[in-house]
Amino acid sequence: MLEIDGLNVTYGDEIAVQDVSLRVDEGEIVTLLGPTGCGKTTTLRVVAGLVRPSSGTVRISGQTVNSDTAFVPPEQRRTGLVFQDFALFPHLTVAENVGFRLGRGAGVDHWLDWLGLGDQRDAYPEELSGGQKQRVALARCLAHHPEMVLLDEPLSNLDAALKDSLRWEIRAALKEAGVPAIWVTHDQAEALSIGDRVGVMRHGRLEQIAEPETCFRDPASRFVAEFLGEASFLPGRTREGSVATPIGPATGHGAEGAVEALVRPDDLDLRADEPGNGVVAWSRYEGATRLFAVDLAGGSRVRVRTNHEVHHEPGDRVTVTITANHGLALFPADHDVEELDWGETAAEPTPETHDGMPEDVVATGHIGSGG
Ligand SMILES: Nc1ncnc2c1ncn2[C@@H]1O[C@H](COP(=O)(O)OP(=O)(O)OP(=O)(O)O)[C@@H](O)[C@H]1O
Repeated sequence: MLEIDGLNVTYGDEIAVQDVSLRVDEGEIVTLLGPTGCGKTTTLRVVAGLVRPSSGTVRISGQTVNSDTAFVPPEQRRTGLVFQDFALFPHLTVAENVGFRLGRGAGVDHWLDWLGLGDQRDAYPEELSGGQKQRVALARCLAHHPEMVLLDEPLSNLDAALKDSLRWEIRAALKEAGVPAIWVTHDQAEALSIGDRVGVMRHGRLEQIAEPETCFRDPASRFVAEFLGEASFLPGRTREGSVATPIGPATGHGAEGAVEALVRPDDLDLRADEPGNGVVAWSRYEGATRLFAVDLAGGSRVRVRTNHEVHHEPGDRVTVTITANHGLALFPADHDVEELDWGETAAEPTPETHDGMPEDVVATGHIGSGG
């Protein structure tokens, strides 16, 4: 088990980690997610003993490894590290890499076989694919019976297809070992699918740490909502447990009064309709699905994901409906409740052209009849 309490790290004048407290239970995988420079790697390196914090305590399996008075050096922490660049010894075979300083102990064969490396035990790293190298690195880490595994972007040097399968293999191996792990990534899907809990960091702070479903559905802030992907916000006002929005009422929780309701593309549906409540701004074919951006009366823009067979062109009038069967997360809005006037009419076709490269998360441009 890992316990971090009140961790602060500075590099010169730069504050890299601010007041981070977190706990990783026995056998638990916590993914740390956040934009570049938010302090993920620094947090991991503190636990490994590679960076000394300015304040805070770190305990691994009950032993204080960092505090005002204690510092346990990296080699005595029994943490296993898995990096993106594999860090294998090129002149040692797979079995020698895994058994480095252990010899052919039971753990070596167990993890070689478990990770499907039995046939490669006498190969050298240069003969292996990236995925195999990362399996070797993980086998080496687990064969040493660490108290804690620390993974820093373990999949970022691998191609997309391999990333998806290997993430599940690594997760399964960590669960088999029953060892707690922190897994740093900047990939939202990876963090949400692999973590028993997900910690979202921003500017050195842990903005939220919770189960993946909770972070996704009930983000602690608009930042978390947006960072976890594809967030749109509907202006609304609450009344008696429900929220009125430009596209109809929904259940919601969180802020009250004038709010912004979080909707993601799979919370919505659309159909061709005149006059409808929105105008298609752009559509993007994704293979199995299609993603639409729709401008609504009142000036908000939402994204809607449908089956790939649904076709609408930019400028088409549509009706967007809320199909989510969970309550929407509501955030305080800076609009005035009384100013909300989305009326009965749909948005007018948006005048600007859309080049099919939408980067917006929330449209702010006003269109149509809304204020
Ligand atoms: N050795 C260092 N010396 C000075 N500043 C550093 C050092 N390492 C990190 N920083 C700074 O500390 C902050 C946090 O960096 P850190 O590497 O922990 O972020 P990160 O979230 O892991 O980012 P990334 O996803 O890019 O790896 C950044 O502003 C970074 O520039």
